[in-house]
Amino acid sequence: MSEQELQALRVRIDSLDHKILELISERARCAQEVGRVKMAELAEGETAVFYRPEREAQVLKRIMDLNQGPLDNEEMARLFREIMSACLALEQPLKVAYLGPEGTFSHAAALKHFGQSVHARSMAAIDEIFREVAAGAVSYGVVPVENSTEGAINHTLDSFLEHDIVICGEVELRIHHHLLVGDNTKTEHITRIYSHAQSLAQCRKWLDAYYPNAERVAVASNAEAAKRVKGEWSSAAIAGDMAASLYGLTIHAEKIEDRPDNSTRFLIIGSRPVPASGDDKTSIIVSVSNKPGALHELLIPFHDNGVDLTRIETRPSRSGKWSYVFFIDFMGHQDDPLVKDVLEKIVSQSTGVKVLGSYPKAVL
Ligand SMILES: C=C(O[C@@H]1C=C(C(=O)O)C=C[C@H]1O)C(=O)O
Repeated sequence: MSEQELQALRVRIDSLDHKILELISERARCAQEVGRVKMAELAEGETAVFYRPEREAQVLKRIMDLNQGPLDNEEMARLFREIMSACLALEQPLKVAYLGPEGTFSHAAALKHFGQSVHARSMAAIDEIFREVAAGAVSYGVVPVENSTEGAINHTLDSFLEHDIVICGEVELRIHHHLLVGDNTKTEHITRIYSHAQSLAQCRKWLDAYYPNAERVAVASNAEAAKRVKGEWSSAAIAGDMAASLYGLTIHAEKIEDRPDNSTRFLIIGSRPVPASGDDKTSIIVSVSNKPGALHELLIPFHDNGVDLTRIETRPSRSGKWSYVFFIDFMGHQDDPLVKDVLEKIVSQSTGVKVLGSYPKAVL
């Protein structure tokens, strides 16, 4: 390609960037107007709801439908995710709590879901996130709920039994683990490997193959593991990209998770129900009396109404020995007539039903 051609293309890019800049600014002014309208419509004593998860999901879906390449749908949606994040911050900067310290996968999930303009606050424990949301100290929380390799995150499920919290969204994150070392690590003498217990479990086979004799030390989070490696010459950590760059570590072995499709699902928790987006999920907790066939009976209304179950999990109810509750996720919104009908039937069959929330299915 000649220098002249290159020059001409760069002139075109400059002119396009100028137009994009003007369009993004116009969009941002529109979002500011939306914020003004939301404030103006408030009745006495009401607080404005600036963040609208169902609308954001619709915007991203539409962009993916309209996109004709060459950027792929996910890439394009990610760009719009950031534009929306910045626009929303003009209406109201959102405070979101995640399981810290900085650099955990929960942190990455919070940024993936809300974009970089969110004010992300690190919390020391899952329960603290629930408490901060319940107290109104933050608008939303991000909590891990299941991993494709290791299963349910019981701390999170149990916290739903203890707090009155609404699920407002979900986000799925591909989890890639790396073996990280510091500047001073003697890589041929690694005798100790730090990570969160879940991550150690997700890399079990790789560790057995390559570091069978290294001590595996479970710590509170992957980011905590990365921090510890700093001062120790014979240690390594298992953590993700974000922790590597935040704590200045080098990737010694990349993508060491045993399953290449290893991913974690997180829930967004808040205090207000979310209207339907058109492609939603609902999560409920149900307790049934301890009699034969109780679970079978519970599931019949789902089958009869053609409502798709996506997940079912059992946990001790904490209210009596050997009594259990079911966490059930299914497709549809609690305002859909078919879902309403299922819920009514379940209420009449069970000893207790709690709707945790209806929320847009993860788009990204
Ligand atoms: C602009 C709005 O407010 C927020 C910003 C959005 C956007 O930038 O598109 C979408 C939903 C809201 O989270 C809106 O409600 O439409």
